[in-house]
Amino acid sequence: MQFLGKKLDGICGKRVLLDGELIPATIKISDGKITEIQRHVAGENAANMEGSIFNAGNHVVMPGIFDSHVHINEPGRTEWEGFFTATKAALAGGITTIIDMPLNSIPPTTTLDNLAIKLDSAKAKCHTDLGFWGGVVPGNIDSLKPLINKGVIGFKCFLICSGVDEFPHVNEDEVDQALNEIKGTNAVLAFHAETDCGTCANNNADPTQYSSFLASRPDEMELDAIKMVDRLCRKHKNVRCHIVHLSTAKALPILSKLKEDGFPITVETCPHYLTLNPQEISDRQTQYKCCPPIRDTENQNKLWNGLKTGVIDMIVSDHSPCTVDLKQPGKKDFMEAWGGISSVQFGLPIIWSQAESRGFDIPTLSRWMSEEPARLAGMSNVKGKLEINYNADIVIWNDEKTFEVTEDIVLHRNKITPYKGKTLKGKVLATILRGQLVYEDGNFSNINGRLLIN
Ligand SMILES: NC(=O)NC(NC(N)=O)C(=O)[O-]
Ligand SMILES: [Zn+2]
Ligand SMILES: [Zn+2]
Repeated sequence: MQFLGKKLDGICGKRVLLDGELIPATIKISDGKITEIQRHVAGENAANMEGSIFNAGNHVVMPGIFDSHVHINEPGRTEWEGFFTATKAALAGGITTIIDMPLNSIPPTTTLDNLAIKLDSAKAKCHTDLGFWGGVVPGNIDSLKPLINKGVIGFKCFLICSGVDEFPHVNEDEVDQALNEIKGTNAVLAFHAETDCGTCANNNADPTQYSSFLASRPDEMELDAIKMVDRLCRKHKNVRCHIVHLSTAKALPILSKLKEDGFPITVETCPHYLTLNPQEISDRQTQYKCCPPIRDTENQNKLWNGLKTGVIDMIVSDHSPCTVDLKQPGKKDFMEAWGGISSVQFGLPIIWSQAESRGFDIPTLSRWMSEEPARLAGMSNVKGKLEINYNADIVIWNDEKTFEVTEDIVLHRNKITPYKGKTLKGKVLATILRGQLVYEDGNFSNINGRLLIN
């Protein structure tokens, strides 16, 4: 704990991720930025350098995780989650930057005034850097440019009910207008891609069984929505579009063709779609409920393949917590329970546990979890890679060590998570935010996250 809270002059180690390879190196840091990289310098020699040099030894040194999909819910639903707890959990999980979703907080981030309220409540509470999504809802078209000018990275919209009344969904016409409005900016429109195709309601199904919920949100709902995005993306050519939390692999051919044809579409999926499956969900285990839902193993294998081929660009948490009573209502009813999974603290080990056995390496994982989300957020010139002039945002972790997820180690506000009791591989040891060692071995230093806003 020699350096906790200190601004480091450098970090060295035998496995530092540089240019897609884990190699021995020393990184020098000044004013929070990487100023020099010495390759093939063994950690032992570098440890003799002057100043505060953190020696990571054999542990992995890579860019801090960048999570572009987190629902912090403050202000308004702070009992669900908050800036302090969400970012603290994130930091312990090796995340150095989070982008907050526009909904579930009250007010939602759909106007400049509402963003101001959010910024005010986030002040001095963030352990990580924090950027913001805006939202597109019916009637807020005039707010989009002002929000972009203030620095939101883009907008999320829903094509089906969002689950909260104050964030209504939009129709194809409204999306069309929004895409017109943001044309010529670098903002991205992100789609919750499910539509209500009217094929799925079965009021007789047993709501305590996961299969009833799954049957109520079939692949077709996602497919139908992604066909709409395909039409709009082709129409608006140069406007960036993004699919959040892709669950159905059936949409991969459409998305692959859009990319092949050169349209600026990006796609994310989440740890739960890649690692959990319906067979493990017993009756009433509503901690597994999310929208779109977790599908079967064959679908999951195809999602991994989508990552391999590059149709899916990135993995982000979609951490969307709520209070215990809403997540596990009295009857433990899947239809009533809040849809959203809590996992922001554990993304790296959840993914590493599976990625390694599927033959993926650490540089690939870092591309999915740091480089690509930073690019989505328009921050690929300062975050997501270890390069000169980049932020010294770094995670140091042990890729061999396993641990069990128990409630006492969960740092987000409400501890319900489907990962409870699971053994994961990959333990975060330390996190460095703009050159400062802010987390080490369960200990935190001062709060030093920045609000990424103009
Ligand atoms: N209102 C929400 O937070 N919804 C979220 N819920 C999920 N994914 O179950 C989401 O991202 O759509
Ligand atoms: Zn969504
Ligand atoms: Zn979400």
